[in-house]
Amino acid sequence: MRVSLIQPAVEASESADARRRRLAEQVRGRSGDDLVVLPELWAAGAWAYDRWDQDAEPLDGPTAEAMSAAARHAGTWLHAGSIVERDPDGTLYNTALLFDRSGELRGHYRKIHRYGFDTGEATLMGGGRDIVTVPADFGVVGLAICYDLRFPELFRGLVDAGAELIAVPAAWPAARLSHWQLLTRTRALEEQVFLPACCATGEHGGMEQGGHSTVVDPWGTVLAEADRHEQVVTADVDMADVARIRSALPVLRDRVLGLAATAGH
Ligand SMILES: NC(=O)CCC(=O)C(=O)O
Repeated sequence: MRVSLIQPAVEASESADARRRRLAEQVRGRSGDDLVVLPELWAAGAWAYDRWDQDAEPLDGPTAEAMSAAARHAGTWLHAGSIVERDPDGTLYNTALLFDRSGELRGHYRKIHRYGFDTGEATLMGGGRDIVTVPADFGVVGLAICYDLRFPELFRGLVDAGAELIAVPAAWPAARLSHWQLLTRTRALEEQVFLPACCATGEHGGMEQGGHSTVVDPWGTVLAEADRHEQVVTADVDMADVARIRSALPVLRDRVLGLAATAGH
C-alpha cells in the first residue's frame, strides 16, 4: 500500500479557510494513495493560541466537510490531521479525524497529553480519555498526536487494542528535531508498527515548526523523510511486515506483566 504525508507550511499570513482550500486540493490529487496523513491543527495553527477560539469547529465543521469530500474524490483513507474541536459544552479539544475512501468519518481521537506545562494547550483545551483504533481495509490504525509521542504507555495501549499502524500528526518545534527523529523511530520499533508521522513546517505564533515528516517501519527503519520545506513524502509499505517482524522478534509476546516493585534496603 502507498502512504503519503502532506507537509504544509502553516503560517499566520494564510487564513484557515485559504489553507483548507489549498490542502483539500492537494488531497484531491492523491488518487493512487491508500492513506494520506496531514499534520496537527493545520487549519487554525498549532501555536496560534489567540486564533483557536475563533477557528474552533464542531466535528462535522468546515474542515471535516472539505476533507471528507477530498478523501472521497481521491478514493483514499485520509487522516486529516487534527482540528480545534468545540464540544457542544464549549470545551475545546485537539481532535484527530480519520476518513475512509468513501469520505465517511470512521474515527476521531481527542489528544490525551496536552502540551504546554500549565500554559497554552494544557490550559486552553480539555484532554481526551479514550484510546482509539480504527479497522481499515489495510490493517488496524491507531491514533495519537504530537506530544503523545513522549508517552510510551499510550502506544502500548494502542498495540494492545490491535494497532498495526499508528498515525501521528504533529506541529513539532524545529528546536527539538532530534527528539522528533528519535521518538518516531523508537515508538515504531518498540511497538513493531508502521508509524507515519506528519509534521507542519513554517513559522507562526513565534514557533518554527520542524517539518521532517517521516514514515518508519516496524523494524525502526526510516522509509521516507522530508526536509524542512513544504512537500509530500510517499512510502510503499507492506502491512504483512508487522506480523513477520512480530513473529521473528517476539518482544510483544515476551512481555512480563504485573511485576511488583520492591524497595531496596
Ligand atoms: N504540539 C505539541 O504537542 C508539541 C510537542 C512538543 O513540542 C514536544 O513534545 O517537544
